Amino acid sequence: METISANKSHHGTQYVCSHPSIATKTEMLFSVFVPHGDGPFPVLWYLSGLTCSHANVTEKGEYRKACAEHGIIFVAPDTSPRGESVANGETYSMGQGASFYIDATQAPWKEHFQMKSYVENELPELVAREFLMADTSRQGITGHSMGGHGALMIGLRNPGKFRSISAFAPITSPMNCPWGEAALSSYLGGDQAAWAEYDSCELIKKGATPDALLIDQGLADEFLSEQLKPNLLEEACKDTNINLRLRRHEGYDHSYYFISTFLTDHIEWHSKRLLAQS
Ligand SMILES: N[C@@H](CCC(=O)N[C@@H](CSC=O)C(=O)NCC(=O)O)C(=O)O
Repeated sequence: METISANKSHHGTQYVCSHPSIATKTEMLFSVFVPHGDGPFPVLWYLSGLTCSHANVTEKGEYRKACAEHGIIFVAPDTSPRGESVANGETYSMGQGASFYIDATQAPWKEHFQMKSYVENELPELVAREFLMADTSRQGITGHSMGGHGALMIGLRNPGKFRSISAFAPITSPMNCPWGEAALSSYLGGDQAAWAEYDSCELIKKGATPDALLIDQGLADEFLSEQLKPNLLEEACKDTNINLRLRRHEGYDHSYYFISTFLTDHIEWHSKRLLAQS
């Protein structure tokens, strides 16, 4: 691993790092905020949305003060493999910057687009090795939009790894929205059973039972009714008695102005669960 930058901020250090990934077979960038002190500190993962890299939340998320106060390490991976030799799509919702956190099975994507494995296994193992104050036995996961889908999906699939799950304006059911349908059919082919393994509502219907979920959604979000559909998650959780706290906020859109307003609430929510004695 190479440290690209390290900046002292809010009684911690904000790092940007790079490493050669085995899963994606590319060089991958990620950012990590580490509170000062010996730890051990639990880890909160933040998965970003379409068109983003690690940089969007790092520069606009305003999470460092709360993470330093609560003693939480905050890691933001990139949203896909990148590079000239990596397949790409023709729109911003396919290809580089738009992995949907899937392990692709179809050409030309499967060579590098193995982001589920990268986020579930490879990057947590690297963080545990390189940041000795990180306690990866206590991890939470959150994210925005496509990254909100990623956080819900990876969190629901891995209850033993992620103790707490939240999201901002997530794509709740990629099988039932234009962005998701295009991505799932390209990355996984036509088999709807394979799609369902990456659909949070389907995972809940099939028996995933998180202790609780926290979702924030702006009501002035331009993607709300066509792509995000929080009502689908609401119905799935109601049918299965999952404790969903879905907060709808008048006037907030899809931007980082919205995310940065409520990210401190999410850090507090995760901190209660990650710092609790188990
Ligand atoms: N108008 C944007 C469209 C892409 C966009 O809105 N991306 C969102 C995530 S959408 C769902 O995954 C985002 O977070 N953008 C980055 C930001 O810093 O706001 C475009 O054309 O780029």
